[in-house]
Order: sequence, then structure tokens, then C-alpha cells
Amino acid sequence: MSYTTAFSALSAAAAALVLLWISRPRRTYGIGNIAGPPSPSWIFGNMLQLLRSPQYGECEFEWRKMYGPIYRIKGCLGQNRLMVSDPIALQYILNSPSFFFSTTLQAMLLWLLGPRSVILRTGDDHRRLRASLNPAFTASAVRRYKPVFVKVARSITEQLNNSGTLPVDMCPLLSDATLKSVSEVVFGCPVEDLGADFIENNTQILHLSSSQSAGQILFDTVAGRLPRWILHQAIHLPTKTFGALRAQLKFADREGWRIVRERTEAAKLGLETEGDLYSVLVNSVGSDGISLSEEDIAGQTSLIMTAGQDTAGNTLTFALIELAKNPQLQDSLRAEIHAALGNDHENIGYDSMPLLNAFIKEVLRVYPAEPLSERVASEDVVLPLSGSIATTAGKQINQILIRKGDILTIAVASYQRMETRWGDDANTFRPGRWLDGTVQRGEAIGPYANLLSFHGGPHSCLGWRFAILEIQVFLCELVGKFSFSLPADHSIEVRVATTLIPTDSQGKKCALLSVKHIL
Ligand code: HEM
Repeated sequence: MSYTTAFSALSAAAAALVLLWISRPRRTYGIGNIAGPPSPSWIFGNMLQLLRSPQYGECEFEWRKMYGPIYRIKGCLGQNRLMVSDPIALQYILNSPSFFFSTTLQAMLLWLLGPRSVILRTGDDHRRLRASLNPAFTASAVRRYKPVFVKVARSITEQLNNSGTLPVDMCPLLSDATLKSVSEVVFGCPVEDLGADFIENNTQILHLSSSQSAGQILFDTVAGRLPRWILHQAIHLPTKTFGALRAQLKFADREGWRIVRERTEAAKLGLETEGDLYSVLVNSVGSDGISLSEEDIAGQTSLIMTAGQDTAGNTLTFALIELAKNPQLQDSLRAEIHAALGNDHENIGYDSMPLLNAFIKEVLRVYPAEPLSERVASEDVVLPLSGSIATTAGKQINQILIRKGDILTIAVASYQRMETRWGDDANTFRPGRWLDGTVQRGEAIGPYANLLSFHGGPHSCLGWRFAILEIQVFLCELVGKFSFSLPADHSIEVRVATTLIPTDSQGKKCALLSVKHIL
């Protein structure tokens, strides 16, 4: 055999060995084999530790440190649940059609938001609708909504000016303000035009969703095991919660259709409309490449109200709480605002204010509106991981077999506290990390700053640019004109109900701050 032939034979054998090694059958482990914390009870598993700690994350952040970015916890009635904060696994779950909301969550979204809402649509139907809604949420579309944000921000200033010397609960104030923005920007009308009955019912829904009892947590598990058609009948139950849900959808339908009809009439008559989001959408019906019906527009009313109100309202409240805790940071931010703004929101370039934007990113990182989000596998899938994790038998694995029906939790808050990505002091609120190079780039998984506060993938938040501009405008107005501090005898806790909320020590949603006018 010549030297060349021997070399070729050896190379071919080596290549075959490499191929064999790459395609070797790998052992994949199911979620029952993944290590995790012991369960204190069969009925509730670890769920009360996860969802009802006096301070959100008390157990969860410890578990993440102990077991890594993927671990198993016990749900109610002996369920296995996978907690996921590994970026590669999160990216996979959020982009894969094999994962969707659990049956119970789908039913709740259906009751509250209605079947046409974009969040409940899937596959090509979702892609088409989302593409049609998108023109109203682009950077240039959102810039046009700025005057409304400025007007609403000034109305908060007026309320604070009239609030006297006692501490102010910022929660209802900012929740009402974000609803005003949504009403004016999206529906093109003052919030009062939506009707006192609708506003009152909406407030009741927010109130009901700001607490989570042990019974509700158990109900979610039991409900998920019922046949879908039985679960869907629960909306007719004569309870306060179901009554409010039924009313919400009825009011949203009434107002959504009223606004769409008015905008359509105006368009037919060739009248100028206000440039609100629904007008943009109504005017795009029938345009090339847009497959949007009037039903589709009216069908987003409850979703947009819910999605745009307390998500942004709570984010702003947490921002003011952090500033109240940290007077030095507050002074620096105010100095940046005064330098950029004077008293004029007209020409300000919010995106070129480094501390303001670092601060907003840090608030979204530490206080994600939806810190936990549940997904269920609709088929067997092998979940890739960015590193290896331990099984209960102490074996290291780098992928997990997810079986159809397995429940996963997208652990947004845990991901946003991973030291590898956000720095060794990831548990500390420090906006400077965004300016001094502490934050690592890594895989892009969310639409904004690699955060998952707006989630990622096809169902990521459609309104994230809207929310960022609104938060920028509100903060510049409020921090520019007032100083915020914590009243001496009041503590603020962070709990999770449907969203992350500030509460008093009794668990009631509340954020009392002392507010002083400084200009
Ligand atoms: C700080 C403020 C906000 C946060 C943190 C936030 C967060 C989120 C998250 C996490 C989702 C995904 C929900 C899920 O799949 O479970 C979502 C979806 C959505 N958000 Fe937001 N949101 C905010 C503000 C807004 C605003 C102001 C609007 C509209 C005016 C909006 C409209 C939507 C819509 C339409 C969806 C559904 C998208 C789809 O399923 O394709 N959001 N948001």
C-alpha cells in the first residue's frame, strides 16, 4: 500500500469514527429525573414556596443557585414541573411551536381576552394577524403617540400637586395613568368615553388579579385535568370572579366595535382621524399584504387594555420605589433629566439619555411584570441546554427529553439574575451595570436589551416600544418635578399574583411614597 493510499484510508476511518461519535445514541432524561428541591407537601408540592413567599423569589432564587438554571420542582398533586432559566433552552421554548399555554391558562385568557385576541392565535393565523397589527407598533408609529404620553404625564403631575402632604399610593395613580394612555393612544378617546361600567369592572378585575390564594393555585391544577369542554363551562359559574370576567368581555366587545365602526365611518367619509392606533389599523384594512378584518381589530380591545395597563403601571411604580430607596441615584437621574429636558418634552431625545435608559433596563431586569410563565409541550421534544446539569442520580446531561403534556416554567426573573450574564452582583439593583460593561452580550433572546421582560419569539410583546417610550416620558416628567422617598413606618414587599406587584406587609397591593414638589 502506497503512503497516499494508507493516509486516505486512515483519514476515512477517522472521519467515520467522528461521524459515529457525533451520531451516537445519547441518553436523554425526562423531567422526573432532573434534580430539584424536596417537596414539603403532596397537595401543594413546592408551589406555595414559589408563588406565596412574602418576598417574591425567596425560595426560587436559592433553588437556582443550588440546582442551576434547570431544575425540577413539584407542582400540586405530585406533578413534575421544570423550572427553566437556561438561555438556550428558553430561546428554544419561546420559538418552538411545540410549547403553548396550559389548558387552564388558555381558558383564563379566553375568558378575559376573547378568542380573537392575538395572544391566543397560533401558527400561520397568528403570524398573519401579528404582521397586520405590527404597523401600529413600529418605532415611527410609536413616536407619533408621544404627545399623548406627555399629556397624561402632566395630568399625573397635577394630581400629585393636589395630593397634600400625606404619602401617596402610587399604584392606583400609575395604573389609571397607563389606562389613560392606552385609551387615548389606542382607541383615540378619553378613558371616560369607554363607560363608567367598563372602567369600574376593569378596576375590579385588576383587584381580583392582585392576590393569589392557595385555593386558586390548587384550582389551576385541578382545572387543567378536566376535559376542555367542562373547563370552558366554568365561565358560567355564579361567582364574583367569573361575573367580572363575563362583564369584561361584554364591555370590551361593546366598546371595541363602537370605536371600529366610528373609525370606519370616518374613513368612508374621508374625514381626518386622530392618528390613534385603531384608526391606523382600520385604515389598513384592505391594503396590500394586510389581512386584517374589523372583527380582528375589535377583538384586541380587552387584550390591549390588559396588556398595556398594569404591566407598565407596575414597572413605573417599582422604578419610583427604587429611586425612593436610593436618593443619590435619584439626584443623578434628575440632573440628567434637567440637563436634557429643561421644561420641554418637545425636542428631547430620550434614547440618548444614558442613565435614564440604564435605569429603565435595570427596573425591567429586576422587576419583570411576568416573572414566571407556564408552557406545556404539545409533543415529545428534546430540549437543548447551554451547559450540563445533574440528574437525580448525579449524572451530568446536556439535553432533556420533554414528553407531550410536560409542564415547563419560563423563569424570567431567575434568568434575569444569572451572574454569568448580568454580573456577580446580579441580585443587586444597580443601573451602572448597563454602562460599565458588566452586562454580557450572549444570545439575543428578547426584543429589548436581551431581557425577557417582554418575552421573546413570535409571541413576544407587541407593545414593547410603546411601553418604553411611555416609561421614558413619565419618568422624565415625574423625577424632573418631584422627589420621592420612603415613609418612615412603611415597608414595601414584592409579591407575585398574576404579575409582579408591590404590596404592604399584609399582602395588599400598595406602594406608599412621600412625594415633594421640587420645581
Ligand atoms: C412594561 C410594559 C409591558 C410589559 C413588561 C409587557 C410584557 C409582555 C409579555 C411578557 C408578553 C407575553 C405574554 C405571554 O406570552 O405570556 C406580552 C404580550 C403582549 N403585549 Fe405586552 N407588555 C408591556 C406593555 C404592553 C403595551 C403597552 C401593549 C400595547 C399597548 C402591549 C401589548 C401586548 C400584546 C398585544 C401582546 C400579545 C402578543 C402576541 O401574543 O403576539 N404590551 N407583553
